Amino acid sequence: LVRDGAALPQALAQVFAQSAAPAPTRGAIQDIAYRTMRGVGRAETLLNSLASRPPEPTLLHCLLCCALCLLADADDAAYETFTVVDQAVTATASDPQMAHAKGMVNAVLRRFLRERAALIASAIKTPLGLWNYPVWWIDRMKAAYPQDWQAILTNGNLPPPLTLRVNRRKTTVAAYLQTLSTHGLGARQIGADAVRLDSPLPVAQIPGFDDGLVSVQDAAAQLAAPLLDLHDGMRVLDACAAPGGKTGHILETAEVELTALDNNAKRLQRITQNLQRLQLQATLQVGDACEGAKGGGWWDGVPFDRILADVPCTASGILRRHPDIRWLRRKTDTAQLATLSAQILDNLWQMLRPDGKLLLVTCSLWPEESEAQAIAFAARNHAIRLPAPGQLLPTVSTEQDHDGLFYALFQKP
Ligand SMILES: C[S@@+](CC[C@H](N)C(=O)[O-])C[C@H]1O[C@@H](n2cnc3c(N)ncnc32)[C@H](O)[C@@H]1O
Repeated sequence: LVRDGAALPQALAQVFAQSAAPAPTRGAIQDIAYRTMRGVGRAETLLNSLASRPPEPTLLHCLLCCALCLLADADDAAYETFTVVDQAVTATASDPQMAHAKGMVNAVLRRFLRERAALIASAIKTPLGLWNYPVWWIDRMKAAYPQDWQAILTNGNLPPPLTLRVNRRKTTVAAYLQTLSTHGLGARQIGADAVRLDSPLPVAQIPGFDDGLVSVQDAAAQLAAPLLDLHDGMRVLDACAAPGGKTGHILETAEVELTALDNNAKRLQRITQNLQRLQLQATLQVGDACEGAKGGGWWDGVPFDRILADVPCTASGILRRHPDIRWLRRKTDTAQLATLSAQILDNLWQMLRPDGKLLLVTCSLWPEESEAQAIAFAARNHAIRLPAPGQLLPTVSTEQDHDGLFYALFQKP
């Protein structure tokens, strides 16, 4: 499904909807799928040298790639070698379209195990086999970040942390860390409201989650609400709001009159769920952020004091959470999304009151969507640029752990 263009979470949801697999099996399927997204470049490279005639990109090819990803990951062997080979052969035999290839799958995987070191040494001589990214992506990252590209690519292959935002309306970071400790959960503060758990766990098991004490949100994404400089009584627009991560943080920060806009009605429903859990309220609006300033649309004509423009982007900065993105994106997506975002920004600017502030956010690392966009926008609209973090690179250290986001703050003269 991902090869056909589906995002991995949707592909998994589709598979699970048609399957009676119990929760532990689903967990394993999901784990293998995510590992495969991080390792499929190397797996394909290995397969090309292992099979005299590599199978067409069919289910069989996918199955071999999954198995090779797990077997190549020897430093982090999550599954027993024997189990991987055995299950791959059993799965091949159980599918009428693949059954004929049972012997081939067994032979390929066993040969890989015999010649593992040499095969991997050869695979990592190629950029695809070394980095597990499309070659155009690697080249573009090198050009944009001549110093940091290797660290960025390495970071994108790590599993994501579980970072929480503590709801300051209900508790404090210190009190919540204490709660975690009484549940035997290790954690550390990595931002004003941000707490990273030592080990991820399902949301249902996070203390206080159902009661709205915390939300799951990356530490860099938690910078949006403070940057908006919110005060009680302000009229605020969250212009590309779904699923509402930043919407919730805005409402936790100040008593504002918030409109949460998104052009995707289904995604907008997720804001409702999030706000119900947090016991907070906003006006939810289905509408196009490219339209409305000239009247006739979703906007009532009363200017906003603050606008958050978390525009649609390639999401190239959040690869830890979405490792499938590198395989789904096309080279041309960056320019297309930058054009759409420019339209959104120019439209929203007309809805901002003089002296008001607009915050541009992207979760992209491509300058066309971020710094170049900010420079061009400021020039077109005579916007005053205020201090903001700019491009944050994905970072993992003891003190910091966050995705790659971009922030630019503008004030209307
Ligand atoms: C980066 S996501 C927003 C994430 C969200 N702010 C959060 O913190 O949870 C971008 C959102 O923009 C929405 N979007 C895309 N094009 C839009 C448009 N023309 N008008 C309004 N929303 C749009 C998408 O549906 C998507 O939900």
